Amino acid sequence: MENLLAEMEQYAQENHVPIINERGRAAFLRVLEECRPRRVLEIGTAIGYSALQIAHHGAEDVTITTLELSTDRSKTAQAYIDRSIYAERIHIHTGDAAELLTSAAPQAAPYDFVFIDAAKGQYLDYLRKVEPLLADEAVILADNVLFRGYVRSAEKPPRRFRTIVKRLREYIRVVTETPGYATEILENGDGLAVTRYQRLQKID
Ligand SMILES: C[S@@+](CC[C@H](N)C(=O)[O-])C[C@H]1O[C@@H](n2cnc3c(N)ncnc32)[C@H](O)[C@@H]1O
Repeated sequence: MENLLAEMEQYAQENHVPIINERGRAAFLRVLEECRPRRVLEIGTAIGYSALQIAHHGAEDVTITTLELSTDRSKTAQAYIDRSIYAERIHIHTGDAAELLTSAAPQAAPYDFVFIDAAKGQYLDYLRKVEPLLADEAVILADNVLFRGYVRSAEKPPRRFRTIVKRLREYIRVVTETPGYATEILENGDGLAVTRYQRLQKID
């Protein structure tokens, strides 16, 4: 497994595939080991690196549903995953996550762990679609929430990043202020939001 992961890290570097970066990785693995998830939803497979890390550090019977827009990347991911012992446990769906979250993803719900790592401007939309698919208690990780430092900086971001930065700030606000959500932002790497979710009981 370690050799396969190392090979994938090298592939990602050579082919400019943005897998969870080295500085964020330790925090990511720490959270995984703490939670040991069983039913996982990942948004943004890339080449399958984080899916394999989740499988490796999750519960013994972990299953992972992972969504990827790019056909090429999802083929590469499938080829790597097929070389691992987790091939039966990881299911890739290819297409736009915004659509797959209401078509393919509900089939394996409820999820006790969600890793959001796709289009940075869509995190809040993903969260709204993910919420009905969550177990009563779940952990939601969102990568890159500090986006190159712009999200917490008082300085105006370059024009091309303004919408992303505004939307990431909104994502952080929602997961921080909504009842039932408790969030810690880890500053490792590009910023990892760790949200602990607890479904609120309805009062009749
Ligand atoms: C940062 S990479 C994921 C890295 C992966 N989670 C890892 O750490 O190994 C983001 C991925 O999200 C995919 N993506 C972007 N927009 C998407 C969308 N609308 N639906 C599904 N996947 C999308 C990209 O093609 C890219 O492969």
